[in-house]
Amino acid sequence: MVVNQNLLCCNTDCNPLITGSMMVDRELFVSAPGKVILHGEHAVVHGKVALAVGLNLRTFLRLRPGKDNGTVEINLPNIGTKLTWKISDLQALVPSFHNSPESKPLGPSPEQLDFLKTFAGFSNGTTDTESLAVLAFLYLYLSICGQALPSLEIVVWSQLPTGAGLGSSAAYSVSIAAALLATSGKISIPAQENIRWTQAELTLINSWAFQGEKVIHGNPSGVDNAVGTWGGALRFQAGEINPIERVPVLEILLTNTCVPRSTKTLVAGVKDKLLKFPGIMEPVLSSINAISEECQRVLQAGVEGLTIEQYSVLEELIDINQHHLNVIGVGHPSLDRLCQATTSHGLHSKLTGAGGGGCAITLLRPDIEPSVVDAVKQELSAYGYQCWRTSIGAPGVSLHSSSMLPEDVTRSFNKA
Ligand SMILES: Nc1ncnc2c1ncn2[C@@H]1O[C@H](COP(=O)(O)OP(=O)(O)OP(=O)(O)O)[C@@H](O)[C@H]1O
Ligand SMILES: C[C@@](O)(CCO)CC(=O)[O-]
Ligand SMILES: [Mg+2]
Repeated sequence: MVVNQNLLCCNTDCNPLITGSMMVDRELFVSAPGKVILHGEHAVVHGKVALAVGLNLRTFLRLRPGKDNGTVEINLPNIGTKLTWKISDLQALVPSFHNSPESKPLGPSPEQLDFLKTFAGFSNGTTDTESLAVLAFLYLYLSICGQALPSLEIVVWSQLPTGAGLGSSAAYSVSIAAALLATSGKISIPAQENIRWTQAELTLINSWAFQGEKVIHGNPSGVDNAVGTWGGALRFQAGEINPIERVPVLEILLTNTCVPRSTKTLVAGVKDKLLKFPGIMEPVLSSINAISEECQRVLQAGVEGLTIEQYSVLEELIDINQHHLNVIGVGHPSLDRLCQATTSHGLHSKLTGAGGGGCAITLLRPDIEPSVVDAVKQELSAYGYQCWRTSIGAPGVSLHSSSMLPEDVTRSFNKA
């Protein structure tokens, strides 16, 4: 399957279990996974290939009809935000936002964003965590539901660290887009948890989530929202999404340096460098592209299980790419420390996502002694980093019933 994220699919092959109504009168639970970029971060913004996989840490959303039928409430416990607006006030904004159902989702214009900032009381130029999350929500709500604004109460809670390179913004945008499209009748509400949305519906969710990412990132490539939507393993280039059907099992150590950073700022920094030194930076991005190609070739040659030689190639690719990412200006001393610590135990690491702090991945060969992993984890924890051992590839955006939600999610929703 090849999908172009810029194409909007109409609701023609929707699941027959569609409710058809503009509003649901029951709770809706949606989740979307975070992602790990194996190779190609930043280069993918400039048309190069990225390889990315779904992560088994997810963002969960609960949507309920509004309490008094006249308000919209957004509750974001991860960042301590809870805001309520009157539908009658929001209604006045609709003419500036609503796209007809047949039209392509349009990216947010600077005027629309200024308009929303003023409405929400954020001063122009603010790019903090709360304002970006709220603006992305309002943008999607007004654009998707503009025909008939529903009264809603939404809670979004995530297992993902926010702003750490694991695609939290994309998982946030994907789950909001899916819930709003479902509640406004633009995609189906499958009656059972194990029934997935159709390809056309996923394409629609993805294209709206991409607009949400634009609010948060400025100039996203679209790779993060594609993984949030489809999950699994993807090859992504210039908006073209190619699922990689079979990938060998890969174990990684995922480490959060806990150094905060903004994807938007880092992406803008790379663009500046590229404009300033095109002859120097373009070959580096081309080399990152070649790394992604080589990594895909090795993974596909090793679907039945990678050989030791293939693992060695993957490790070398990780090392080379980490150097390239430093060259394009998205490294950080916390990441250097991490790479040095893992190298001293014979392991290979690179940053993942936008860099500048945030998260890194360390490849774990199957023959690695558990004591080595323990020693590495201990050393990294001593720096104040958080580590998880995980395997990659997780399902994309999903609908849940309340009884099937993980315990930590139910607890967080009950507290919210
Ligand atoms: N659970 C959440 N609740 C509220 N806002 C969120 C949540 N998850 C993400 N966000 C929004 O996304 C922003 C983080 O996005 P950013 O792109 O900088 O980091 P990331 O997506 O975690 O990393 P990367 O893009 O490198 O993978 C936050 O500042 C916030 O606005
Ligand atoms: C840094 C970047 O390449 C990945 C962020 O997860 C940005 C993007 O692709 O939009
Ligand atoms: Mg992001």
